[in-house]
Formats: sequence, structure tokens, C-alpha cells
Amino acid sequence: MTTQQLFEQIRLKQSFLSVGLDVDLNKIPQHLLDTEDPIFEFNKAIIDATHDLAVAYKPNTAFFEAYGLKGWHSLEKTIKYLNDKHPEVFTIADAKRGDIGNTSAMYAKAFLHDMAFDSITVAPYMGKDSVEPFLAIKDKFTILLALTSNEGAFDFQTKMAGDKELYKQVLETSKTWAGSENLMYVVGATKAEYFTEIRKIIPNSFILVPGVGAQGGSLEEVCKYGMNSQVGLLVNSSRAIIYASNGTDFAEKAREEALKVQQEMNKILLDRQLAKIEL
Ligand SMILES: O=c1ccn([C@@H]2O[C@H](COP(=O)(O)O)[C@@H](O)[C@H]2O)c(=O)[nH]1
Repeated sequence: MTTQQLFEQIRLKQSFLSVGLDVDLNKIPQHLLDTEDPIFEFNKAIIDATHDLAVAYKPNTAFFEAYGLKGWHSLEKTIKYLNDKHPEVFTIADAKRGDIGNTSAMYAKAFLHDMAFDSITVAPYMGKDSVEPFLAIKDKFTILLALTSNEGAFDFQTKMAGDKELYKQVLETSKTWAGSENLMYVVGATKAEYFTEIRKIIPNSFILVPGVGAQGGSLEEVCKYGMNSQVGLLVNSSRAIIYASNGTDFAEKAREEALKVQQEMNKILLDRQLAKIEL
């Protein structure tokens, strides 16, 4: 998928919502536990109920890895289902990988080639040679952790590294890497006030923004400081959508929550005159 195709999806759906698939077997409806693959059945129902409201899905691999081989199988089935049934949506493997070059190349093969995700989240701290193997894969995106949504982001990311904060170094340096046109970045919704500075460094890049919903970040503030002329934002919500109910109506309630976010996004796009639907 290209960023132009992603932008077209955003205009068509009037949404820049990413639904996070963070499936915890302790939180899903009881009746699904009797099925052969409860994780996949849960994801399938959530995807079926929300795919017209979301432009992206973000399975966090931790929630699959935690269940061993069965979990990996559920992840494979989930991405295959998305690629087969909804090839228009942008898929994000939230795996936060990154290692020495030959190891990163294996991660890139597993997630971007074999499982055919459109993108993967990658930690930047092992530097250029740990990220370039991901960037080398054509028409795929590497989403680099820049300024994360958690409190611990202040431990290192906002500390001065030379003449500027570390997260700014990450943004600036990463732009010089081979394949940097395939970069997107993670910036937490809880850090909305940083978006103005961030946009000075990466005006045109897409930013994946986790942290609305359960973590309390403000969609309005993120858009105020982070949106560019191509929208440039994928705002993720996981728990607030997928666990809206743990009864048999879970998919319906997830849709209601996704719809609330999509309607707020639609309003923001209209206010910013980015709501022109015809392509
Ligand atoms: O800075 C970051 C990077 C990744 N995440 C991930 O996003 C979702 C958020 O889930 P919610 O339930 O909407 O809080 C989750 O998978 C995190 O691991 C993040 O929150 N912050």
C-alpha cells in the first residue's frame, strides 16, 4: 500500500482510526472460549463490525506471543483474514522489533514478507543498520518509536542528547537513512503538546498515535497540533473499542465505540476542510 492509497481510504471513510487488536483471553466473552480459536474468532468479529469505520488494524504481537504456538497461529489467521477480505485496510504489526542487521532482516521477512503486514513498529535505539533492513522492503512501512505514550518516555526520549532531545535526534537522523521514504513514526496521544515541534522535523510523514481511549489522550489536541494537509495521522484505540462489552453483544458495542471516534474524526476533517469525499 502507498501513502496515497492510505490517504484515499481516509477520505473515503472519513476516518483515520486504527483499531488495536490486543486480545486478552481473560477479557473476551465467555462463549468464544468454547470455539477452536477464540482469539481469531474475536478478531474476526471485531473486524467485521468495524471495517467501514477504520482505515487500519494494529494487532499487538505480545497478545499473540503470550499464547505460544496457538497465538502465532491466531496472528497468522488474523492477518490473512484482513489481507483476503479487507485488502484496502492498512495493517500494522505492533511488534517493536530491531536488532543487528541480519536479525532485523529476519524480522522484516517474517512480518512484512511472509505474513504480509503493510508495516511494523521498530525501536530506533540500535541505530541505522538495525532499521535499514526493514526500510529496504518495497511498499512496506517501518513505524519508528519516536515519543511513546507511556510515562517512561520521559526517562530517555525527552532527555537532551547533545544539543537536542533524544526523540528529535531519532526523527532527524532517521530521515538520512536509506529507504527513509518508507518511514512512519509513533508519537503518543498523551504527548499532544510535542506535535508542533515534531511536525517541524517531519512535516509530511504519517504518525501512528496510540493513547486515546484507555490512556486518556485527546483526539482533538492531537489533531490540532499533529494533522497535516494529507491528515498524516493514524490514531489508534485498542481496549476502549474491543472491550466495550464482554457479552454476546461485544462486536456491536465495539462498533458503537468505533463509530463515536469516527464521527469525531469526521467532524475534525470537516472543520479542516479535509472532508472532500470524491476521489
Ligand atoms: O507509545 C506507544 C506505543 C505503542 N502502544 C501500543 O498501542 C496500544 C494502545 O492500547 P490502548 O488499549 O488503546 O491503550 C497497545 O497495543 C500498546 O502496546 C502504546 O500504547 N504506546
